Amino acid sequence: MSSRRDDPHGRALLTDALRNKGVAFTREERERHGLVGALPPGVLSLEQQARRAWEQVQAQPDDLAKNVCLEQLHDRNEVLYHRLLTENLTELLPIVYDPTVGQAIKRYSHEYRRPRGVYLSIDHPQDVRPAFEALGLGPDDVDLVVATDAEQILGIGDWGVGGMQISVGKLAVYTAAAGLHPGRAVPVMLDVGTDNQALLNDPLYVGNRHSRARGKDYDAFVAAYVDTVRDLFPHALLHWEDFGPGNGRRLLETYGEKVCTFNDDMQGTGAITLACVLNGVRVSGTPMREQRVVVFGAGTAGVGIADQLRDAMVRDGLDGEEAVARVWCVDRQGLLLRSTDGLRDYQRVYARPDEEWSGGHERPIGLKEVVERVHPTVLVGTSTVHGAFSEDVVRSMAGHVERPVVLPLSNPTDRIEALPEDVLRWTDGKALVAAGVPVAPVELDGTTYVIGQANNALLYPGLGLGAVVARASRITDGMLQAAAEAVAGLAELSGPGAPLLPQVENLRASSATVAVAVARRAAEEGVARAPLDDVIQQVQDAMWQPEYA
Ligand SMILES: NC(=O)C1=CN([C@@H]2O[C@H](COP(=O)(O)OP(=O)(O)OC[C@H]3O[C@@H](n4cnc5c(N)ncnc54)[C@H](O)[C@@H]3O)[C@@H](O)[C@H]2O)C=CC1
Ligand SMILES: CC(=O)C(=O)O
Ligand SMILES: [Mg+2]
Repeated sequence: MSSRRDDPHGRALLTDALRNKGVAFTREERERHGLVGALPPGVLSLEQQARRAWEQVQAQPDDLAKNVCLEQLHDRNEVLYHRLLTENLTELLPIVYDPTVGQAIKRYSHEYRRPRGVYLSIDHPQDVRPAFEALGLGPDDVDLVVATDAEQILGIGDWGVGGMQISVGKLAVYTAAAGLHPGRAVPVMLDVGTDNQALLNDPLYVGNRHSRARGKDYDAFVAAYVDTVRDLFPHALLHWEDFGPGNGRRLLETYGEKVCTFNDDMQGTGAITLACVLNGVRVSGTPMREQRVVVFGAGTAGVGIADQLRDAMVRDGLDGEEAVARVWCVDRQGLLLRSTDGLRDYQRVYARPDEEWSGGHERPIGLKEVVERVHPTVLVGTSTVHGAFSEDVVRSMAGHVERPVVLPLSNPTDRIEALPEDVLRWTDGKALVAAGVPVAPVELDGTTYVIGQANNALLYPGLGLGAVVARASRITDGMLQAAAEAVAGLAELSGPGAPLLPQVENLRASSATVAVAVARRAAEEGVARAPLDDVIQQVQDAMWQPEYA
C-alpha cells in the first residue's frame, strides 16, 4: 500500500497491527527496526503463530469469548488474524460474523478494549473531515468504506455505537472471502444517537447518550460523510449496512446513481436470494416467470428481495405489472393490501388490490391464509420472528408445490423463521431450504441435506472486489444480477441433499468468480473506469494474501 502514514519504528511497530509480525520478526528485522530486546528471543513462522492463535481461540469458554479473543488478535496482528480466518473460514465465520457478531454488538461497551475504524458523531459534524484525514491515507489508498448507523442491526434492532462491530465484521469477511486489502478498507460508525433505552441508561455505554437524530440534521451529517469520503478517497466503494428501512432506502435513492455505492441489506440480500431462487428453478423446472413469491417481513431486506425477484421475472418474459402480481408481502399488519394502514412507501408497490381478498377473509390476513390461498413456490422470511414458518404453514405450502423453496433468512439464530431440519422433516425432504445463518447438515431418511447459507456474505465480497477491480463509478442492477447468476452457477446441484448455494469453505474461489462476472458487467454497462484487459488475472492480482511482507 502506498501511504502517507509514516512507517513506525521500534516498539511502536508492535502496536501497528498492519505491520506487526510479533515473534515472527527475524533477528535481522529486529535489529533493523529497533526491536532488540522488545520480543522473546525465539522466532516463529506464521504457521506456528497460527497454530498458537488457534489454540488460544479454542481454549475460550464460549463463542463471544472467542470473538473477543479474535478481535484482540485483529488489533495486534492483521496478517495472523486473516491467516487464521482464511484457513478456518467455516469454523470462524460464525464467530467473527453472523451469528456471534450480534452478541459482540450487544456487549460492545462492556467488552470494549480498543477502538477500531472511524467513529463519527452527529454532535460534532465539523469533525467528519479531520477524522478521515487523521487516517493519514491518500486518495489512492482506500478501496472500500463500510458504514452503519446501527438502527437495524441484523434482526436485533438498534444497538448504537456497538454497531461499529458490524462494519468491522463485514470488512473481515471482505478480506477473508475476497482478499480485499485490510489496510485499504475503513469501517465507520455514524453515531446519530440511539433509541435503545438500555444503552442510554448503561453507565458504561461509549456512544452518544441521546435519542436518534432524524430529519435535516441526520441528512446533513450523512451528506458530510459521503462528501468527505468522495473528496479524500475518490475511488472508494461505499457500503451501507444495517440502516433502518426508511433511511436505508432513502440514502440509496439519494446516492445510488451518483456514487459507487450499495446497500447490502437491500441489494446484497436481494441478490443472494435471487441466486437461491435461480437454483430452485433449476431443480424444480418451474420457470422464473411462473414463481409465486411470499415475503414474510417486508422491510429493508424483504422488499429488496421482492425487487430482485420481480426484476428476474421481468427478464424471463413478464411485464412489470405481471411480475409484481406474483409477489405477496406479509408484515405486522398481515398481507399488505392497498387499504392497509401504515403502508411504507417502499411497500406500496407490492400492496395487493383489496378486491382479490374480498370474499370473507378475516383481517388481518395472516401468513397461513396467504400460503393456503396463493400456493407459493418461494417463501422468504425476513421478519425476525422465530418460528413464524410453523409446521402447518410449511405443510400447506408443500401440499401444492412439488419442490417448495423455503428461505428463513432472519438472523441471528434465535430469530430464524424455521429451522431447516424441521422444514425438511415436515416436507419429507422435498423443500429446497437455505438459511441466513450457518446450519449443520441435516440427516433425514438416509440422505444428508447440506444447507446453503443464504447470507449476503456469500455475495457482497465478490461484488465489492469486482467493483474495485473495475473501479466502477457505480453499482448497477446489472452488476447485482451478474453477481447473483455467478453465485448460483457455482452451486453443485447434483443429487438429493445438495445445497442451493456454494459452500462457505470455497468462498475465496467463488468470490473471485463473482468478481470477474461483476467487473465484466461493469465494463459492458460503461461504468468501469479501469481498463480490463485480462480480468481474471486482474482479479487474482487484486486479492490480498495473508502473508508477511
Ligand atoms: N440472510 C441475510 O443475508 C440477511 C438477513 N436479514 C435478516 O432479515 C431480518 C430483517 O432485517 P431488515 O429487513 O434489515 O429489518 P427491517 O426492520 O427493515 O424489516 C423487518 C420487517 O419485518 C416486519 N415484522 C416484524 N415483526 C413481524 C411480525 N410479527 N409479522 C410480520 N412481519 C413482522 C417489520 O415490520 C419489518 O417490516 C433480520 O433478522 C435480518 O437479520 C437482513 C439482511 C440480510
Ligand atoms: C446478514 C445481514 O446483513 C443482516 O442480517 O443484516
Ligand atoms: Mg445487514
